[in-house]
Amino acid sequence: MAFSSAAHLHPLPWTSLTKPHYPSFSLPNCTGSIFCNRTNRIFASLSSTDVDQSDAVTKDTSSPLRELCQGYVPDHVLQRAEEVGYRVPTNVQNEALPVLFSGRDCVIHAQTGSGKTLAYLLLIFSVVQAQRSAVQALIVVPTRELGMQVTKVARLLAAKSPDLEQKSYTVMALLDGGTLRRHKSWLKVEPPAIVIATLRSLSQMLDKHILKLDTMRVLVIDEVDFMFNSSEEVSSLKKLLTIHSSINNRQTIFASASIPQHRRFVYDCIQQKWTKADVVHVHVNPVNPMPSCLYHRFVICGKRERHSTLLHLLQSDAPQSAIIFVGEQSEKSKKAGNSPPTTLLIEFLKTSHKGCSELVLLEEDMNFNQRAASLTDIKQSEGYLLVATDIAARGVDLPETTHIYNFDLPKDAVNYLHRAGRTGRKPFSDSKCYVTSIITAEERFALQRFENELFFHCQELLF
Ligand SMILES: Nc1ncnc2c1ncn2[C@@H]1O[C@H](COP(=O)(O)OP(=O)(O)OP(=O)(O)O)[C@@H](O)[C@H]1O
Repeated sequence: MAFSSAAHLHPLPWTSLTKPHYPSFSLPNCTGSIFCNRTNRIFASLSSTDVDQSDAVTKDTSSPLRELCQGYVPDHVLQRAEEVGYRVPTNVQNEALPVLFSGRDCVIHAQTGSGKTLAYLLLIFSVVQAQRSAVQALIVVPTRELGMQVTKVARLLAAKSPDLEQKSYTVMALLDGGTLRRHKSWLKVEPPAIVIATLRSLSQMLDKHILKLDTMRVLVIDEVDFMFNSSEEVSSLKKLLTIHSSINNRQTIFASASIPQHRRFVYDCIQQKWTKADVVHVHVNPVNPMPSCLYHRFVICGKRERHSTLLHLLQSDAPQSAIIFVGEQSEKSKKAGNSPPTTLLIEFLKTSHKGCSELVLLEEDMNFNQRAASLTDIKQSEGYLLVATDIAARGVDLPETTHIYNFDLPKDAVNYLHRAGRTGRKPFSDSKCYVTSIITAEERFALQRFENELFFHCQELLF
């Protein structure tokens, strides 16, 4: 088994316990024996009564994903999944779905772009009833962008086939920047079956008693480590997990590609009663936390040469679609009235770069409409160069991206992993994707530390 190598670097935002305790092979209150398999899964063994096999009688083997879900997920949802192109389960879906269908709480911990979203959505479709007008599943996401993406996939799967009489699943996106007035009346008149929400919008609805969670059967917290690390969100998150709903009435799923000190996190989940005691940690490919199709490179240059180095890289790589990550502007620079580094870079590329890809900007300081417009531009373009801050580092799924450039080095290994994970997002493709960091000689040490923590090798490019 491999455990988080970044353990010493990260505080434990999810716990207020002062005495660390690391359970080895027995978790307190767990039922059954604990064992690990090749995916480094830690779980209490399932007894035959844990999994309801009564429904799984007819097997249509037309696709392996259907075979895995047959008897749990309604046929028309599986049909939609196949139409969208989901026919073969990814590793994480293979590992997590049997656990999820057994009713266990679960921490899904797997590489970026490995298909965690589809895994928890299929569970939700196996549980919620379309004809019931009540909130039965809640997915909490950190950003509007990720929320829009999850909503899109949920609605694709929920879409009613024209020859089916039955009511379709209703999916509500309750996201920051949306018009909450319309949502209020929707929630009052006919509550949707599935709600996808950012914590701030969700808290508003809960505090005003417009949204009630007493009928909720599945609670998903996506990008869980990010949520617990956000000082603005953590108290609302803990309130949601402990006060607004009871663990006994819901199945709780946490998902992320990075869960620092994951064993401690699982322990705290049980101690704090965020999950039931037999929660399962599905950890796929722990020794290779980034997709293996990623090829990591770095270029050393002086601080003032970064623009010309990036230009050189863009000319030699000629990427059709790439993301260029730029660090956030410091408060000091903002106060001095300087232009943000993202804007300066876009201006530079507009005048110097001769490629035909569309130049697009995505950063926190843009309003929600501008952010949505940027993502629409990307999706409609033949190729793009997205200049972005770390707002684009989590959850954004742009499968056409083949190159990532770290114009500024990310602040830690977890951020490197999520930035790098914006490429290599075609689960069954062999194509190589590139992550290139432009660094100064002094930053080589920091990059080396990321390599050690994330078990990858970065090759130097010499111009
Ligand atoms: N079974 C499947 N077959 C084909 N494509 C899939 C399958 N499952 C997921 N995908 C595709 O893989 C891509 C990544 O999936 P997803 O966004 O769920 O990854 P993730 O694990 O949540 O990544 P991240 O941690 O970066 O958010 C998406 O474009 C999705 O459509």
